[in-house]
Amino acid sequence: MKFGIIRERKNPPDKRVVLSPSACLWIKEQFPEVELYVETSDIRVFKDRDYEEAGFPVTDKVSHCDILLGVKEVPVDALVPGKKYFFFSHTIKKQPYNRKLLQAVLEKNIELYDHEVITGRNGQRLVAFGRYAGIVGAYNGIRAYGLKSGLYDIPKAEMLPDRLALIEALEKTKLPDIKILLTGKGRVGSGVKEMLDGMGLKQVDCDTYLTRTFSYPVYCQIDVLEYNKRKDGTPASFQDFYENPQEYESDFMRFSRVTDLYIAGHFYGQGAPAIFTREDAVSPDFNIRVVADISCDIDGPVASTIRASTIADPVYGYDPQTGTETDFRQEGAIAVMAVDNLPCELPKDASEGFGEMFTEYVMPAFFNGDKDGILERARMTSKGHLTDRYAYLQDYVDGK
Ligand SMILES: NC(=O)c1ccc[n+]([C@@H]2O[C@H](COP(=O)([O-])OP(=O)(O)OC[C@H]3O[C@@H](n4cnc5c(N)ncnc54)[C@H](O)[C@@H]3O)[C@@H](O)[C@H]2O)c1
Repeated sequence: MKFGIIRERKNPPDKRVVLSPSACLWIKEQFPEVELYVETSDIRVFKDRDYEEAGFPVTDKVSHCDILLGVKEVPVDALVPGKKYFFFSHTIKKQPYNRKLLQAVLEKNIELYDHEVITGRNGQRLVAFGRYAGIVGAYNGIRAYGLKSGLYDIPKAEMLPDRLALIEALEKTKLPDIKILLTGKGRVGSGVKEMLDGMGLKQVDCDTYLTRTFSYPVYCQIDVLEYNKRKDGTPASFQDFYENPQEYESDFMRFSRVTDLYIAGHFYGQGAPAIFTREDAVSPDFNIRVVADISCDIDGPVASTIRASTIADPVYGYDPQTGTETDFRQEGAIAVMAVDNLPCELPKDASEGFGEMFTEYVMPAFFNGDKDGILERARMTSKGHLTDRYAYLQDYVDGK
């Protein structure tokens, strides 16, 4: 079985890759029958020579391979007909900007496996960059707090080599006695927590966070049942929240009253209440002055996220009085960090972590007859058609 690691072709350039040289070595060790080829690239975080030195051929083309592995969307004219492809296609929510891509995948008789829908039997995603978004997002949030307050200035994450260097920079930062709130306990939330713990911040529980003052910085990590409550006052549960989100309202203002920096790392489900609205943000009870919105739903549950920001220019200002963008340094403005491709700032660690997950969870499926259905569930197209699981995308493909 021949696997090809393709060159990333999207702009702005993405340095990440599905398999690092060490992941390739690990695969070769476990599955000696695998042949791995690497398409030459001068933007990838691992250089061509890193793969060559590990014993993997680097070539101009990998179109002789059966299975092609990439990270971002492959431009239509670069898709090789008849192949099996793995990449993030960003089509499962019918994203209009990728309709042509899915149409081309079908026309070219490609079997598309989307990383986003590679799941275990329980529906849990098996390969994702979320942890790295959390790691970089936490760093960027604390950096944004320094820029907003004028108290310190630390380098951009992309200027530092890896996660440990980010933690080192944070450890050297003298944070004032602020309160940091984190929503979300999934992959992103755990990545953020890893950084806050790594820099030595003290975590406190909800009640302590809401009622006590401290002579050092603290953080509190909350989930849906803390920042939402049932409208009718009856007891809430996770299952009830996921099934009946319309029965809930936000209970976030009690946190916004005491929070200085808010890091959003939750998933936002359709129909759930806004966490804070534009009206909430003008309330005298709203004290947050820096928001690091890793979840980054535009015009979504975090009202100050009116657009995504970029790695080049990561922080903008939100004026709560007018609901419009402003200079983040302006008095009264909320500084917003809403970069939507955070893992790209840490391409080496993100690629190594992703490769480990891919090697552990996906590679065995090629050799065990896909006994756990991992490939089957992720296969979006076959023989020019959408598979049953993805048939809901037919109207999108048809341009309706
Ligand atoms: N900015 C970036 O670069 C970047 C990168 C990766 C992920 N993200 C975003 O971060 C968010 C969180 O991703 P994750 O991988 O941590 O997700 P996850 O599924 O691992 O965790 C989800 C968290 O949100 C909570 N949640 C609230 N409502 C939920 C609902 N209706 N369904 C499921 N969970 C719900 C869960 O309890 C959990 O704490 C997503 O919106 C994702 O798109 C952003």
